Amino acid sequence: MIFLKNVEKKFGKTKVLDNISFNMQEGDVIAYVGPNGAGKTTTIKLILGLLKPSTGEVKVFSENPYSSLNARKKIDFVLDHPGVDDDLTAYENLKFYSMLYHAKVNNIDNILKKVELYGVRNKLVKTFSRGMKQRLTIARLFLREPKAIIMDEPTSGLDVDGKLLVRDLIKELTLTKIPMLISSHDLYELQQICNKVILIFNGKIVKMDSIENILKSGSEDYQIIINDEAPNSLLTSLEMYGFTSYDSKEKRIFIRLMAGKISEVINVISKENIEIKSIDKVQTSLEDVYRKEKKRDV
Ligand SMILES: Nc1ncnc2c1ncn2[C@@H]1O[C@H](COP(=O)(O)OP(=O)(O)OP(=O)(O)O)[C@@H](O)[C@H]1O
Repeated sequence: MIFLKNVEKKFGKTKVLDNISFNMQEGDVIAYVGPNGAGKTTTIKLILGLLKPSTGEVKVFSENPYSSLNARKKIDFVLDHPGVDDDLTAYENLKFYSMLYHAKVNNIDNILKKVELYGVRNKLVKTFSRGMKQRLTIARLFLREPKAIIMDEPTSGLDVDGKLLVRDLIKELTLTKIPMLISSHDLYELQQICNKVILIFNGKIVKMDSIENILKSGSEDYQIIINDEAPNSLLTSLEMYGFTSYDSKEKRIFIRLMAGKISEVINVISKENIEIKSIDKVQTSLEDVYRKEKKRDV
């Protein structure tokens, strides 16, 4: 549906994207994650046809989005600044877009209710808060079924309620199976919504997989609760297996397995005649995986 193949983007002599390749298919909800300046917005601009790759290929439904208005029209997007007209009311904004999209005008009230703006539908958007404007921008996505949706920082600057509502709205959109790519620094939000992850550092993709595999790949943290106080000799012996910390009050050993297997760790503890109460894998988050990759990248 949408693909980038061996894309390189240079601004002058500076290469900001290096050999970027990925696909967006039906049902994909891709988290596009990377630090400031990694190249996320540049990638998005290439997909939206706002920039041309220096080398490589970008295709949106078999067409080049830079030269095809038809390809660009198939994608709806939400950028970090609200894409609504300040001098129109909320209702007028959606009416304008529904005419542009040839969508049904009689859906507008329901959509305004969905994004919790029905009560202020006749107020000028210039009187809205940033969160309200962002909700109105997202409301546009419900006017028609776009072929793909791209979001760059959709929840940036929103308060807790705004974030929760936007997350619920995006989750609802994911049910349509429309391919989506969401770039955000809010890894917790992304983990709730996305089913694929692409990590980009310094213009290069360093990891790309399903969210399940990505989280599995990071799940090397264990919490071992023992019955007795751990002697220093034990903690020293565990260092070669990735010992990270010990909570003496709870008699809890945290270990990030670097070498060996968990069975070897159990042996080491048993040799000290210490009884193990429980062993649990600590749930990994997208944030943990990101931190790990970032460390590797530095
Ligand atoms: N028009 C431009 N001219 C020159 N350099 C640019 C231009 N646009 C972006 N860059 C540079 O390209 C790099 C990638 O920028 P980009 O905006 O894609 O990063 P990002 O991952 O979206 O960052 P952020 O998380 O801060 O939004 C940065 O070093 C940026 O300074």
